[in-house]
Amino acid sequence: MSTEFAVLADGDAVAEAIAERLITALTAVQRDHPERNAQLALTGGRIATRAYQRLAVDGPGSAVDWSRVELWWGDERFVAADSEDRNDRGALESLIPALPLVEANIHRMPADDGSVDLDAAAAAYADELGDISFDICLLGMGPDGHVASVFPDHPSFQGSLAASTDVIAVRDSPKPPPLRISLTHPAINRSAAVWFTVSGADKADAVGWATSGSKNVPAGHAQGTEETLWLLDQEAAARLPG
Ligand SMILES: O=C(O)[C@H](O)[C@@H](O)[C@H](O)[C@H](O)COP(=O)(O)O
Repeated sequence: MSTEFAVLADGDAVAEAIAERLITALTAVQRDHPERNAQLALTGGRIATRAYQRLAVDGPGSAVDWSRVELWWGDERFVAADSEDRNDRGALESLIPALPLVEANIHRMPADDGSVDLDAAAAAYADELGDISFDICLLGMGPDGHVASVFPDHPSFQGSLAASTDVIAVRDSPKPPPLRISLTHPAINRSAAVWFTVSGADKADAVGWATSGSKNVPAGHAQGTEETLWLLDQEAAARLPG
């Protein structure tokens, strides 16, 4: 397993690099595994949303066969399907109009439509995922070192690390809204590649904690089986060890 750092000038350059690397990596997965679909887990957050906008421009003319790419999400806020708060909103608004994705390959996490409770929603997503592992799992990171909806100093952290399931229900999230659904560390760490997508000076401490282990944060426990890549801007990379 390799850990790589790519330090870009600013957030726009990080977004551009994510889009460019996704096209290259998905093309390679499709070349190496023609027998199956490529599996991509997306994240919410500002930097990833900018990357999806870029992908909407660069993706259509690329070598990727988008009809054979499946989209998943690392976490979701348990709100109505059409809520502005949904993590999947940015990706869907950019990618659906631009790319010839197949609807059955877009695996949104369940929404709070009043008919299903949070635990059932998490269990349903775990069932949908089955034994799939992601070729690439994108992870944003909060200034506290949270990834997906696994937060430090919060029951979700121990719950995720020790989980025997791929998806957990998260209550009382320190970041609103309180109810969330999240991949667990076992599911994230089954990914061939985990890519952290991080920009801004407020993330510099957490990048340092996660990469050095100097503080126990959820991001520090996430890694790919083949590759862990940190895509950072200069501000976020300020406290990288070495
Ligand atoms: O569910 C959420 O509340 C957010 O989506 C959050 O987890 C986000 O992914 C990170 O905080 C990084 O976001 P930024 O890239 O916008 O800083």
